[in-house]
Amino acid sequence: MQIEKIIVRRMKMRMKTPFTTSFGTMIDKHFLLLEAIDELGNRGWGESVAFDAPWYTEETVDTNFHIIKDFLVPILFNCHIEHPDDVSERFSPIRRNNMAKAAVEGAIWDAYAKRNRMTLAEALGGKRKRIEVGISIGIQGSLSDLISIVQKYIDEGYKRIKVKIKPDADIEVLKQLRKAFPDVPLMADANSSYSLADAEKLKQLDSLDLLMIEQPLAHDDIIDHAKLQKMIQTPICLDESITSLEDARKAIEIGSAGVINIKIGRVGGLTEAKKIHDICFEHGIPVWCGGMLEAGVGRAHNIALTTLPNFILPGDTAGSSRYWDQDIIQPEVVVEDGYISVPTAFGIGYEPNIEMVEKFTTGIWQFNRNDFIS
Ligand SMILES: O=C(O)CCC(=O)C1=CC=C[C@@H](O)[C@@H]1C(=O)O
Ligand SMILES: [Mg+2]
Repeated sequence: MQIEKIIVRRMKMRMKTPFTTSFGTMIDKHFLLLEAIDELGNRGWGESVAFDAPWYTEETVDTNFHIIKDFLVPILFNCHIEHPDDVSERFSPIRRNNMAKAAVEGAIWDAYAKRNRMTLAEALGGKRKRIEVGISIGIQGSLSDLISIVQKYIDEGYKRIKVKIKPDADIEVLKQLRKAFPDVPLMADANSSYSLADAEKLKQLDSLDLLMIEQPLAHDDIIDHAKLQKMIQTPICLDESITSLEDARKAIEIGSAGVINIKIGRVGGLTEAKKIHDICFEHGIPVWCGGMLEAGVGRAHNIALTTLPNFILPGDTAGSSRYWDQDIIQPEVVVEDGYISVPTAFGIGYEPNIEMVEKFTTGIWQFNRNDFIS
């Protein structure tokens, strides 16, 4: 398989409701949308999940653009690909920049699956026909707003509720939520806002029957998480700390996590995501698929990944209508009774809605192999 052309679009989409975390509020989602076209004309789509500011990881939309244009595209045009697994190998001389790599690799996985007339889920080895999903709720203005929004999503069928916590809004909020929803599978994401000095406070979570606490400690830590996991019963789920198979191996070895959240962009692509899935499976660590407020293309990749067997816990892959008035794919992603049906069309299984893609495009760049071969 030879990639002949890459099209990169810079996109801006207004979120239906702003998403607030301890870092700030996102009103518009900025991202890159990629198309990779092979020598037979198969078109694969990928989405970069980096945000416009480096608060979740060090990458941004603009650093992704720089890395893709100046490093990844030239590498790609100068190599032959037998299988998408080759891509991460070719990109390995470039340190980190995982979201940039994942966006390109994702487009190639889609083109590869289409070329071989299979779904992306099949290409990855996934078997599930539908995936169970939960929802991640941003920080709300008041407890009553939070309770009513949780109720709304439970009514829509979501199987698991994730809320954000931070040091000045945590135990009491969760206690009230637990009181309002005694039986709901509930978890909290701290996005690294605590340190080991908060262990006594975090122990209080144990009485709330949470599914897990996500990334309580530093974004690049596994040592303190292992210490904390010995002090609390609530399973720790690592998100930011796991950027590669090696990170997962070490975290499992020292007992830093009972659960791992796999985000394709954070770990550098579907090939690495699958490897992390596999090592977790071998060690009895359940995984789930995290979200980055993706538009339809990124969401489709998450759905395909979630068909693998160790995605036991509901992920953050909600329906398109939770984020957008209109998504960039057709049909849109729909959640029914807490499940998304895995699409059966080849590749990512959803068609880009070109009218919407064009509507949200703020810049477009085209790279042709002929201009790059050395
Ligand atoms: O895509 C979704 O719906 C999940 C969004 C979500 O919870 C997150 C996205 C990005 C950064 C964080 O705020 C958070 C997370 O850490 O998982
Ligand atoms: Mg998280």
